[in-house]
Amino acid sequence: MIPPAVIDNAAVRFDAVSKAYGDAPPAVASVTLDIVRGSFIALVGASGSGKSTLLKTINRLVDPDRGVVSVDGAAVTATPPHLLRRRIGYVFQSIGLFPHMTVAENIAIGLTLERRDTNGRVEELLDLVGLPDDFAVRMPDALSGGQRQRVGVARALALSPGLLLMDEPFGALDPVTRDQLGRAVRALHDRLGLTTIMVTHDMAEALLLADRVLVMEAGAIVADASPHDLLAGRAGAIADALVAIPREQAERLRQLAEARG
Ligand SMILES: Nc1ncnc2c1ncn2[C@@H]1O[C@H](COP(=O)(O)OP(=O)(O)OP(=O)(O)O)[C@@H](O)[C@H]1O
Repeated sequence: MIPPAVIDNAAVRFDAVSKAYGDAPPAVASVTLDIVRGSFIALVGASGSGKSTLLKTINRLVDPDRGVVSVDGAAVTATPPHLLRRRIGYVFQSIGLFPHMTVAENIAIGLTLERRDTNGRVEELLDLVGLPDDFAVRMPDALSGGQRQRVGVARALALSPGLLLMDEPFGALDPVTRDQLGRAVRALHDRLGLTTIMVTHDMAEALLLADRVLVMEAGAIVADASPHDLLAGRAGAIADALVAIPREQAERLRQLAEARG
């Protein structure tokens, strides 16, 4: 087998990274891969396959038992976690907005902790995620799920990180909002030149948004391919089975439309 190529402009590198919780089989089993700066990566796989654990080794919410995770060429363990996390945006399904703080205070929390000027920045970030300025004074419970998730994205981008990690960011949203927000995040990724890694259960979402799709099973990366190669059936049996689901749904809808027409 050809060894993985060393990529000079890797934003993230996993080198033989493993993690087990207690005596359970490893949640992540010797993962080695490079993520090129500027790419949009989708990490897909069945529930429990290790996606979140692998993602969290990047911002040190989880420390591996073995192996090294590097960001921009430096091992993540070389930087104290709170400093590392300032360079890495993180969005997760339950968002974690502080309910007693306004939208503006929630977005600015990282800036405030850094004693940076928040003037104008909150409006800029609201604009970036497509929310009107007057949302700044609202409380989180006065927002829809999709609007809350946009605030979560704004907060994650407040310190202008180069790297954005998203863990099932749209999992709790209705399909229309999910689709809109997915496109909005992809547009932001392109506009800001981010490196984005998104965990999702949804292969259709992965194929539509990502440049590269990684499929996990039992802690290992079992497929690593572009959406084009996945759709062409060139990424192996496990990936094929995941791609078959949205494909069969699309086909059934087409047949239904023809039958009714
Ligand atoms: N904090 C923890 N303590 C113990 N076991 C854990 C912990 N976090 C995850 N696990 C276990 O590790 C394995 C991988 O979990 P992980 O959350 O990484 O998978 P996942 O692919 O992200 O799953 P899902 O799609 O359901 O979120 C699972 O068996 C899970 O039960």
